[in-house]
Amino acid sequence: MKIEQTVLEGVLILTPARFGDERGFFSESWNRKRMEAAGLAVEFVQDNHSLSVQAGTVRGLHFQTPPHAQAKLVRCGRGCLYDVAVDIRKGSPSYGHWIGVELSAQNGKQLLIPEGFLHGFVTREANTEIIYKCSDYYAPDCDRSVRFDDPEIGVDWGILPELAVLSEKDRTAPTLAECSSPFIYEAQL
Ligand SMILES: Cc1cn([C@H]2C[C@H](O)[C@@H](COP(=O)(O)OP(=O)(O)O[C@H]3O[C@@H](C)C(=O)[C@@H](O)[C@H]3O)O2)c(=O)[nH]c1=O
Repeated sequence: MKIEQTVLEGVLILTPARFGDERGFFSESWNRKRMEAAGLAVEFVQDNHSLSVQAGTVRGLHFQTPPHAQAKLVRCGRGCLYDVAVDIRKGSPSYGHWIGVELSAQNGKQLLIPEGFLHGFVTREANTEIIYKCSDYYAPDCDRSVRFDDPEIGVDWGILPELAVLSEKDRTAPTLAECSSPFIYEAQL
């Protein structure tokens, strides 16, 4: 498994090995022991899978507040998407900064997003499927959405914002400034 650090501390790109043959490939998409050996001991309790029919579908930017904050390990099962994480840890030197990574069924890349980050994505192809592990259960009372086109965050989604396919919840979401972040930055020593 290849591990790449992004410019946001704790947000990692993981690329598991693929064993190709005449049938296709085999890959361990998650292996607890390997993750632990790499110092990435996250306890995942829920797997999510969603299909977005249209290219240009944006889901996000989402997070759950404590005590049900979630770390996520995200990958693309079909098609292609641009996955985004935004640091919302108060006091973090990169507070409000974002990164984006293209995850596709073809490139097999995964994005590990710790607690304290917003998560969202835009689909680059029709019928794109995303699959992700979460470190806590869905808790509707703690579920929050921040405007995907919050000008202070300034994510470049690669689409015209007015053409984004959105849920009602995401279309009417507040900005990050309107949605106080309960996460405190704890420096990794
Ligand atoms: C997130 C979630 C939703 N649901 C239900 C609630 C609702 O009826 C339906 C659709 O929910 P949403 O509109 O929130 O789905 P969606 O917009 O796909 O939300 C997801 O977006 C990505 C970016 C994330 O990071 C996830 O954590 C999650 O917030 O599914 C669950 O039952 N369990 C869950 O874990």
